[in-house]
Amino acid sequence: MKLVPATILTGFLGAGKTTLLNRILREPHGHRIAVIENEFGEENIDNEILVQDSKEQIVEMSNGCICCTVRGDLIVALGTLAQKRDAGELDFDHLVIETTGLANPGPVAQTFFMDDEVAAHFLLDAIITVVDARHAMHQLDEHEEAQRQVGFADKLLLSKTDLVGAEEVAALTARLKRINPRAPVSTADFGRVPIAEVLDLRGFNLNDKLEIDPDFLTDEEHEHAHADHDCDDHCGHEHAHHDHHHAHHSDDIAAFVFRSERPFNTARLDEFLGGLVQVFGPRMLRYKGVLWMEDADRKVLFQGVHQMMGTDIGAKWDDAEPRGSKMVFIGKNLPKDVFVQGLEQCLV
Ligand SMILES: Nc1nc2c(ncn2[C@@H]2O[C@H](COP(=O)(O)OP(=O)(O)OP(=O)(O)O)[C@@H](O)[C@H]2O)c(=O)[nH]1
Repeated sequence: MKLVPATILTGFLGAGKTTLLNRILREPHGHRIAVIENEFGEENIDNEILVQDSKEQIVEMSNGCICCTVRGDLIVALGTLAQKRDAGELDFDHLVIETTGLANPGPVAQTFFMDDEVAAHFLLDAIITVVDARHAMHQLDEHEEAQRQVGFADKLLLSKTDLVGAEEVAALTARLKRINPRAPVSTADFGRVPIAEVLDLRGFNLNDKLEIDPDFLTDEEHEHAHADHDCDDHCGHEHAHHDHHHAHHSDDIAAFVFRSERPFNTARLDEFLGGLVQVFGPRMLRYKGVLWMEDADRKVLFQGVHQMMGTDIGAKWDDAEPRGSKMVFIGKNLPKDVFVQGLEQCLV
């Protein structure tokens, strides 16, 4: 059987990966795409945000970061997809893996070369990195993960250029080209990019990656077989020191979840969240949630990056579905108690 081309979609927290993926899934390009979704934190909110259509096979992986603890799960997920395809149970001709915003794409890419079973079914097409034009300068200054995602890219897509001026875009593009002179840079506001610039690029060049990391193809399974601690809240900390491939996720970045089975009062929640981003916005790297609002028969999807917060109307609550809210906050040294107590005050 023909090898299935696989695209690794990466980019820092909130860069616009899911927005781009949604766009790819909606476009009438004739491809049948399987998706592997990986989220930092124990809740998968993207699943609510992602368009779901019976044609797509979406596999969620939200028990840790794909480049670290759940890399074994990635191999299993890829194996299962391949088996089902061979058996005629699934029909897809392309695979997209959306990594967490903190993932190092290196080990994810490595999986396609190191695992025989995976290599027998899939061909790594390209690593595409979405770069948030509004926040990337700061992210590149602060986070090694952001630099590494740019360094490993075969293609760089700039999102959110609608929020900044031409000079800022030019300065960012120049910096990206300095970090990674090989990857072409294009604009993809709200994921608007021709499909030919995303799928079937045949862009992955092993030699380039070996230049960045001469040990790219070194089998190191044995080295971190013991790195199986729970990474839900805090990924990459323990094993960072002994594994140069790993993401070295910043120790002070953590995720926490707020859940409630009571609805929110809209006015109180608006006021509280408004105040929260005023005070903690610079440290709030990413937040998102599915909310149950008082008197609403539809879910409210809420999400943001730093001070930029937005809401959308989601699907109708199913009668059989228990109503409730779940929110994930990813940030640097965020005071969880202040968030949780404040949110509780906003419940009806
Ligand atoms: N103004 C503007 N907003 C955008 C653009 N692309 C994405 N967004 C918004 O940015 C936020 C984050 O987008 P997502 O697509 O969820 O980002 P992500 O990279 O999947 O986020 P994580 O997986 O949580 O790291 C959402 O509120 C999007 O609507 C863009 O080009 N312009």
